[in-house]
Amino acid sequence: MTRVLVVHGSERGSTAEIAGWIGDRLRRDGCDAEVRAAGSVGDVTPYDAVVLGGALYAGRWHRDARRFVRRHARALRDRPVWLFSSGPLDRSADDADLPPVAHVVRACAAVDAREHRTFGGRLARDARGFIASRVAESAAGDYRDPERIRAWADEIAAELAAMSPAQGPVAAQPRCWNPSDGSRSLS
Ligand SMILES: Cc1cc2nc3c(=O)[nH]c(=O)nc-3n(C[C@H](O)[C@H](O)[C@H](O)COP(=O)(O)O)c2cc1C
Repeated sequence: MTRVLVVHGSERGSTAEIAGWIGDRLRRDGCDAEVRAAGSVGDVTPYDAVVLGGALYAGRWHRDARRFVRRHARALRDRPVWLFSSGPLDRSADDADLPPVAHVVRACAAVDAREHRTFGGRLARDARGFIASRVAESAAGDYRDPERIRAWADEIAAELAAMSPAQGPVAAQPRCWNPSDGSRSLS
C-alpha cells in the first residue's frame, strides 16, 4: 500500500485538523496515510509520498513547515510532494486558486512539488496573543471548506494511483491501484 506522510506546521490547530482530514480521506482512498506534526518527523524515507501544509502568519509559512523543507529537501525531491497553505480569514480561497506566498514558491521549487493549494483558515474569537486577539476582533471564524480539502485528497490519491505502475518508490508498491482492471484498492 502506498505510504503517504501528511505533515503540518500549525500554531493553533486548524492546519493540523486539515492534515487530519486529508489523512482520513487518503486512507479511505486506499493509501496508508500517517499524519504528523512537522517538527516530530526525523526521516521521510520510509514514505512513498508527502503532503506538507503550513499555516500562514504575517505572509510567511509556519516555521515548522519551512524547517521541514530545509531539513528534508533532498529526500523530498525523490518522491512526489504536494504542498498546501492555510490562512485566509475570508472566502477568498474558495473563490479562486490563491497563489503561494513567495517563500512557499521557493519551497515548491526546492522539493519539486507537484502542486500547491491555499485553503481558508480558522481563528477563534477568543484567540490568545496580543496581535491574534486584535485580528480576531474583525476576522474570527472558520473559513475552511472540508469538502474542497477532501476533494483535493481524492485528486492526490488518484495521481498516486496513476503513477504507481511506472515510477520510483511508489512504483515498488502499486497497491492503491490494481493494474489488471484499473480499480482502486480501499483496503
Ligand atoms: C497574527 C496572525 C497573522 C496572520 N497572518 C496571516 C497571513 O499573513 N495570511 C493569511 O492568509 N492568514 C493569516 N492569518 C490567519 C491564519 O493563517 C489562520 O488563522 C490559520 O488557520 C492558522 O492556522 P493554525 O490554526 O494551524 O495555526 C493570521 C492569523 C493571525 C492570528
